[in-house]
Amino acid sequence: MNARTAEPASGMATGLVRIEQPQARVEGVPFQADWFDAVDVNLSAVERRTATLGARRSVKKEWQAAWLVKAIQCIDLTTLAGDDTPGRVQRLCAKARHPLRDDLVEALGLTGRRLTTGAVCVYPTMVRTAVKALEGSGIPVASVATGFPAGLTPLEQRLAEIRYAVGEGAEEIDIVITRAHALTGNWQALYDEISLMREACGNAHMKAILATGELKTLTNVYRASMVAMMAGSDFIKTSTGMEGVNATLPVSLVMVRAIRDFLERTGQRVGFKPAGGIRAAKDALAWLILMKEELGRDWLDPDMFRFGASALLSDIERQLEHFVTGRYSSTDRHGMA
Ligand SMILES: O=C[C@H](O)COP(=O)(O)O
Repeated sequence: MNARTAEPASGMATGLVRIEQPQARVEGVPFQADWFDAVDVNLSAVERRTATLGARRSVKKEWQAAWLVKAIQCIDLTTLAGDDTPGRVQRLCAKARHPLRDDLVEALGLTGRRLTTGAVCVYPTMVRTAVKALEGSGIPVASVATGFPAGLTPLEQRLAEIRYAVGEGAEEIDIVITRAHALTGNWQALYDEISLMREACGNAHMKAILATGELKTLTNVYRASMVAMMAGSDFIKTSTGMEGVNATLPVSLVMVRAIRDFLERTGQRVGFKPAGGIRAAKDALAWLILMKEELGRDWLDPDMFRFGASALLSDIERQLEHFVTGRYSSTDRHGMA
């Protein structure tokens, strides 16, 4: 198997190609309410479209293994817990550098290839530890900021938190939006706030977490997506992992359609990060299929697509072990941190 292209060992093309050029920053555009005002998302049409994704188009055997390797490369391996310690973050970073056991790497024909997760995602005070633990690996550290997960601290403090995380070495910042702006239809305020956050990020790439589980309607999800992109978000992200409902396929479909619309209007390519509750390898496959069908193969690359997940890698490793050996091991053999 070729880890760069995610082709099976046979060399048959899967259509999963890694882009070599780093993704250019999203510039954003001035606020324009008429780009989303008239949009009204049809819930049942969205549900019909997403219902087929996991079932109808499942990928099998070596193709599945290749897609799962691709999924690993797109994981923001995450720990966001009150009891995080430097030791836990260091262990997570070791896993990010070396996500699969050596015997599996060898059996998959990946020996000597670079295989890491897309990033490691932590709280701001853990950034320095993660940066040190990942030194020389080329794996970026992503930090949540802006009063994650609720985002209800004063704006100046939220902006200062971004600057702190960037100063500690974070190359990616996952901000949370003020849900109240979306819930009250104050889209201009949302745009202004995200623009300030984008500015505070400096050269760090910014992912805007919409906390879709708290936005009430898919129409709000579409509008918030569009506003976040107008304000210069490099990625839009579904959830913090702490809402009652986190990443779902219907919400993701609405967000990727917004990304498509924004691309058509501006020529700017925005990445997508579903996050929260994605724990099973088969779910990862459904999301990869969604990306390929809706946005094309350019969005099957860590520059344009990430899973925000703390436990997904364990199940992927377990499924790859099954692919290689024909047996399932217990989940505790694939610990994270
Ligand atoms: O951004 C990432 C999420 O917080 C991870 O959520 P999870 O622990 O449900 O995978």
